[in-house]
Amino acid sequence: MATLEQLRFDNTYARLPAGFGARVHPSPFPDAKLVSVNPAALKLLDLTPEEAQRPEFVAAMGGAKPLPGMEPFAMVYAGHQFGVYVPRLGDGRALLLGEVRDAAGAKWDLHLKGGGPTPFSRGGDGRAVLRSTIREYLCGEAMHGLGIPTTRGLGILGSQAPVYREAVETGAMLVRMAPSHVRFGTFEFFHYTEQTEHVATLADHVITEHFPQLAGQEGRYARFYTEVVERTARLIAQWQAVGFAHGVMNTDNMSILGLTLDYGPFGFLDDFEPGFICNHSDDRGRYAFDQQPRIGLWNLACLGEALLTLISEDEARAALATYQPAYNAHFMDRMRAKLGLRETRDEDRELVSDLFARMAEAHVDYTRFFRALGHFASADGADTRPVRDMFPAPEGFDAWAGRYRARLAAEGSVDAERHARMTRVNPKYVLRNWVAQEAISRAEAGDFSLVDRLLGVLSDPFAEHPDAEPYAAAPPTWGRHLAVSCSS
Ligand SMILES: Nc1ncnc2c1ncn2[C@@H]1O[C@H](COP(=O)(O)OP(=O)(O)OP(=O)(O)O)[C@@H](O)[C@H]1O
Ligand SMILES: [Mg+2]
Repeated sequence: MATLEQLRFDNTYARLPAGFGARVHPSPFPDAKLVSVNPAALKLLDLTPEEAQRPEFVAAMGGAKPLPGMEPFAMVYAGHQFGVYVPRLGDGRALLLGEVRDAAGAKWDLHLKGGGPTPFSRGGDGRAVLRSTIREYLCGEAMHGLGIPTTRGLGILGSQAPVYREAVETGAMLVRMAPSHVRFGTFEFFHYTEQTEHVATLADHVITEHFPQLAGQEGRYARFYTEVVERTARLIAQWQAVGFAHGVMNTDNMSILGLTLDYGPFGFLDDFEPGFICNHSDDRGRYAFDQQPRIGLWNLACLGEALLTLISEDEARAALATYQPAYNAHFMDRMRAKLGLRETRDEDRELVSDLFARMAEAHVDYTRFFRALGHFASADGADTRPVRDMFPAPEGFDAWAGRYRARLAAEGSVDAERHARMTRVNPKYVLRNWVAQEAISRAEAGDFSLVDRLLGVLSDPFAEHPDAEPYAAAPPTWGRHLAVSCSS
């Protein structure tokens, strides 16, 4: 266990040649205070919970008094936003405080989101509002709890400082952690500004730090790209299986490590709705739920383009060609697990697509359906309530249930054992928009207890949490189809 002062900083990114970003001074909130801290993330840094309660913690993380070894740095990047290339974005409101190397040698970016203007702010205020900070903080932990690669929140620093969006809101800062914040768009920036040597420097940096088995190897860039294709395919398969819509899959929000990055207007499905658009500003549905696998491929093609000074077109094409099969395989693995199937059979794809069609038609709650399906009694003629009751016209479900029953019988499935397995993969809790909204409303009134409670529940989403039962419910009327804007 370490104290704050004992954190070991190894700022590999800030030491790259000039051109990768800018040294910056964060702009602290004078009244910053720690309003929530994530014990699991503290542990990753070997910090005890007491360290977070010291005034030095807020001062260091909030930018007022950096720790020895911190070198606040804003990273430059570009990106395709809604299909359009924007040549220069960069950390306009986030910045890398420093990179912590833990005792085991693992490296953690400490990233401050909402830390004030940087040279990349493009006229923005460099701030983040409390509302979006809470959403990102909770969802990072929810995804981690679901076993999906993601950035993590270390804590939220609150303030009464006004931040002007559509309405006046209060500002907040999120201290975020990830092994790296390099994005597809970081490569695009150097490629399109024709800084070819920096494309190679960046690729070698990422390889050395995160794909060390490829370092110095012949053909490493093509293998690196292939690995990013694989990780992205797996990530998006995980999103689809859990019913997560990211909302802003611009290439500047695509992590080179295949992490879920930048929680903005995201949403988990309530009712199963394939074309669900969670981002209020996405009027054409480019980032609709069912478009995500296709957009993942599109974004990878952008990355491939940006690597063409390091790999050949044939290599890029060959790597990209692995996306769809990898995605399909990962997705079907996850769906089989959700259905409690152990064997792989040809008819599985159809079993899944038939189910989805019926769920969409009946507007069935996605998370609740799979959780309940664990209890499905598979004997011939058995009573299939309560799953059946989720369908307003249960005949549709009965037809599918017949196929499912036959499929289970074919592999000799045993209900009790299947139920136990399904409970471990079908979460009871996801961060529903209406639940996030409750936590936000209370926090805006000064009460962060629900934020803390949800953090605990969501980090263990497969368990029963009797005191949090209401948060596993489908949305109440006010919480259906909450519009979430990009403004954050
Ligand atoms: N309030 C703001 N002030 C300055 N720049 C901003 C602001 N909001 C967004 N930006 C910049 O606009 C671009 C797109 O924003 P986006 O919402 O995707 O990222 P972000 O949420 O700020 O950060 P990240 O991707 O690190 O989670 C980024 O370059 C971001 O830094
Ligand atoms: Mg972003």
